[in-house]
Amino acid sequence: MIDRTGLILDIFGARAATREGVLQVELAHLAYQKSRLVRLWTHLERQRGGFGFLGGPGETQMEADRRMLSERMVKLKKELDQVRRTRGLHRAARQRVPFPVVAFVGYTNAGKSTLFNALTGADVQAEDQLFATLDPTMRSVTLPSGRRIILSDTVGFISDLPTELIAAFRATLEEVAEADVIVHVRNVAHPDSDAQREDVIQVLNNLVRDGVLDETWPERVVEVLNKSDILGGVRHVAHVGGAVPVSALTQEGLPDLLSAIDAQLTAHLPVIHVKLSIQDGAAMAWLYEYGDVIERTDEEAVIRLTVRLSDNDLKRFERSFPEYLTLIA
Ligand SMILES: Nc1nc2c(ncn2[C@@H]2O[C@H](COP(=O)(O)OP(=O)(O)OP(=O)(O)O)[C@@H](O)[C@H]2O)c(=O)[nH]1
Ligand SMILES: [Mg+2]
Repeated sequence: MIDRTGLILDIFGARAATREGVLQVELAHLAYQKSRLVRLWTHLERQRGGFGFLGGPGETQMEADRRMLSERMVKLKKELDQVRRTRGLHRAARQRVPFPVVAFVGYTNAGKSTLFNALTGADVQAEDQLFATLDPTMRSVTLPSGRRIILSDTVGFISDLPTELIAAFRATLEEVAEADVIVHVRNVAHPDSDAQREDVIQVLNNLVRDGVLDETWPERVVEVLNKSDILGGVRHVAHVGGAVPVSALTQEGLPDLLSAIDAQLTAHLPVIHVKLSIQDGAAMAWLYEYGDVIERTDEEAVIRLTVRLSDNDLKRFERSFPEYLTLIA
């Protein structure tokens, strides 16, 4: 007898591409077997009309089976810890390079990997199969503003993810939690598109509940309506609230998507007000070079600038020009 969880685990097992993915799937498999073992033995006991396990003939065999599974799980967890530590080091190294991370999320088969490939020129496995991607994959991309970002492709979500599998998604979820922008890729041509959207939002909200994801995540989302080509092109796709219709296949709408990511990234950067005198050429030149000057007012001997800066550039400005008291808007 094979149920939904078992089936999904089998698909996962066949797809896992990295050491971590393989270990996670095997661990989930063992946890699943262990839970079924108890049910199986309980069932046999009932059939025999026995009362519980105590003293029953199945007791030793079941306990032996469970112990074997537990020992294997302990070994796997150790190995997984080791792999994760290494990955943590990689991530720490990446964080020293101050590129914002943009993570793709979305229902399985929505076209995340296809879109990722179209934007990065990479060759991530994209297939018309569920769970084609089981591990996050990263690439650097330059946005229209010249800002560089790291794009992260992830495994797709599905409805009612079995609890055994939540842990198997940990790697992907951690990437999403740390992302500066979350790009929610939707298959706008799917008949259940709206329900799929709700499912993805539900999964993310569960992460908030579990303390993995910050509750402000909706402020960091760019919604993408992929597969617009099936509906006749982006012009034919109704979109509200800043959602960006695209086709990863024909590449229509991709420049708009990059601009939307750009805008989302800068939307949360600090905005400062600086008051300069006309002699302060160096400070002014610096702000024009490293920041986005949003507004400027010239009075007689005073220039007021409203500037958007990255956190790092703001610190650099304050270090280089400590005499200017800046007001953060
Ligand atoms: N018509 C059309 N098909 C697309 C488009 N984008 C992706 N597809 C197809 O949709 C299928 C799934 O694409 P993937 O990129 O593997 O989907 P995914 O979201 O990465 O799936 P998982 O990794 O399983 O979560 C493939 O057959 C793609 O060719 C698109 O814009 N238009
Ligand atoms: Mg994929």
